[in-house]
Amino acid sequence: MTDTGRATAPAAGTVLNALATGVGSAFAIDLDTTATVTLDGSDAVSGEVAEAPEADTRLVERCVELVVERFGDGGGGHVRTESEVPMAAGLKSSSAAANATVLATLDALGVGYTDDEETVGGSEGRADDPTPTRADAARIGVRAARETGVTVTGAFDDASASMLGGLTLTDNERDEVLKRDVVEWDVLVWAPPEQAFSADADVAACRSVAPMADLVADLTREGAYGRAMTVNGLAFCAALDFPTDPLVAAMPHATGASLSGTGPSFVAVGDREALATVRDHWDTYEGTTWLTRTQQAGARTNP
Ligand SMILES: Nc1ncnc2c1ncn2[C@@H]1O[C@H](COP(=O)(O)OP(=O)(O)O)[C@@H](O)[C@H]1O
Ligand SMILES: O=C(O)C1=C[C@@H](OP(=O)(O)O)[C@@H](O)[C@H](O)C1
Repeated sequence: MTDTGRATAPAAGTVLNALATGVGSAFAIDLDTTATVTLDGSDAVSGEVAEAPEADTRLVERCVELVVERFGDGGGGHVRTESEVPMAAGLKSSSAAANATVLATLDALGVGYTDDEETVGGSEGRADDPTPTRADAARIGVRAARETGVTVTGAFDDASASMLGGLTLTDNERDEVLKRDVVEWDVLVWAPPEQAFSADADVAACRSVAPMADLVADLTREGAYGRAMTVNGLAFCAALDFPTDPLVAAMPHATGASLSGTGPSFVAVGDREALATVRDHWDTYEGTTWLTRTQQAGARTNP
């Protein structure tokens, strides 16, 4: 007998990169990854990325294993992802894929999840937990990311933004949500044609800009998200050797602009007309630019 489940999770952009201090902040954007999980009782889990047959599927396979070990009978199956999110571009393809896979596996097992607001604390739960919260489900994906080496801090900032929607500020050492907010923004994205895997990032250089990361965290707590993003962008472009020209071009127009994650993508937020002006400049660079919106619903199972 086989059981199939499907779920979708959004990508995200960065307010604060967590590689400096372990505290990070991100916001969900309207760009999706969908996972289809089929459980067939076999011995192993296999994986497939629709757009990239050569891609590393260990993250999503481990997500299926962890969910089946905790909520099912430990059997295997197959996971296939279909994604609009460019991989290793700084737009949280890994968090979107992990979240979609965890929820799709729960769906295949017939286990639901609760939307309980959970802002402080939490754990990956116990074997006898009947129903996980969405934050718990995100923590399972974070655990899989740590175990398969695709992350530095676990990236609970990105995982929680993608899972819960809106903006989150998190402590990635404790996998705790410190703040959540609804942010209704237009978002401009520039994705250059390169990749930058987070696991390869220069962590020592990121730690050097910790005083600026503390300032960005303070601004985020106060709700000054635009300025927080721009300070983050300046600090991490300097640390990771990305150009600051996209930020300088955005600053007169956008509410905020930053390198997203460990790059190479940039994101700017603000008024749609102002972002169109920024887009004219970013369009002169190689790669793809597009206008999108923040996303509030987060990850969800598909009927
Ligand atoms: N659609 C997908 N399906 C399966 N795994 C994915 C998918 N997208 C990303 N990943 C995993 O995430 C890794 C990239 O993660 P990372 O370097 O953190 O980039 P990003 O900033 O896009 O999350 C890939 O090597 C792969 O293991
Ligand atoms: O691996 C990690 O711990 C992180 C990777 C970065 O994101 P990307 O994966 O988008 O580069 C960063 O923004 C995040 O705060 C933490």
